[in-house]
Amino acid sequence: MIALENIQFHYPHSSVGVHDINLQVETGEFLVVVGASGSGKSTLLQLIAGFLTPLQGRVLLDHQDVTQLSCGERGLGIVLQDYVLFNHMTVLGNVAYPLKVKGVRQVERHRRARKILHDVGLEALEHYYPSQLSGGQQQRVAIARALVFEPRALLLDEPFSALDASRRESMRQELKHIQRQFGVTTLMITHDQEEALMLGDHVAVLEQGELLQHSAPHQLYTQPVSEAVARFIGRTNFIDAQVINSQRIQTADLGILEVTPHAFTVGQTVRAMIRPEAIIANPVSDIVNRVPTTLVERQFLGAQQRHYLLCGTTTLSLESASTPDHITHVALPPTHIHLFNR
Ligand SMILES: Nc1ncnc2c1ncn2[C@@H]1O[C@H](COP(=O)(O)OP(=O)(O)OP(=O)(O)O)[C@@H](O)[C@H]1O
Repeated sequence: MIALENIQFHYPHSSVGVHDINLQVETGEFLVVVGASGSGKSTLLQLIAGFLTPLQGRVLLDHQDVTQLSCGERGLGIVLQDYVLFNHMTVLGNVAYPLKVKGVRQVERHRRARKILHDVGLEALEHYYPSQLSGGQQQRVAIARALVFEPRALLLDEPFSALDASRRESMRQELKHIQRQFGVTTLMITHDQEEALMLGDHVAVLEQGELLQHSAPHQLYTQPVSEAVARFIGRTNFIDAQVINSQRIQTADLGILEVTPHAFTVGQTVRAMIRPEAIIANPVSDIVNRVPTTLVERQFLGAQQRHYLLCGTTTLSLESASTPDHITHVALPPTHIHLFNR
């Protein structure tokens, strides 16, 4: 288990860092921390790894306070962006290296390295050198090396950034499989929200050093707690509106919309959000929140089509698997409309 308690850190002569972070990764859980470039992801990872020390707060591993321990004393497996394999060592030598540092005898360290290479499907490559491996294979070696000494937790810093798109996709699946197989508590950082949703049991969204939301992927997508999270995770339509009462809002171009009961005050200006796939094309005539529209553009996305629709001066994007020739009306189901402060 990894626990961060009230972690505060900023770089010298700067206010930039991470602010009052409280976060827990349960034993065996896969947590992905996602955020834009400069949001503080690497800083957070380095605080957990022990490369940086927080100015306030505590880092706990399995309930032990490790805040003042060095990286080597924390017993963590770490995989960085550029893997840093030793080019003069074979795959077996690379994977066995952490055990050598710990003083494990050669016969035993090779036995354990071979076991882990077998577990990650690399046993046939043990005599290869890193330069003879593909990017994906090198990444698997780096993961095997991080796991060989049975770390208390695994930390991964953008591990797929050096891979091309197709290899990244297969490595994601492979990492998820390895993580489940070993049951190792894992924290990974990435700027890629699709990767975060796909891999994480939970996902934490970081912005300007602050934790905006920490939820299961589905909840993050369907119930973002703020406009910032909704903008960062997935595609979204935003519509400005004014609250009429606890179940209705007034919009400029879509008229009055029914919404689920909320606690905003009457007259308050809010921002309504609805995901593109939640909007219904050509709904039956007696449905709530039915609005006339004009189709202005259609984009082919493979399994889905994206339609750009004009309602007055408001453009909505609608995604669906079907491709109607004409879209004359859309419906915005109240349960899919979320309201945020403006
Ligand atoms: N050594 C440093 N000294 C001063 N400021 C730093 C230092 N390292 C990072 N920063 C600043 O801290 C902020 C957070 O950086 P960090 O590297 O943690 O972000 P990130 O989310 O990992 O970004 P990226 O995805 O681009 O790697 C940035 O504004 C960065 O410029």
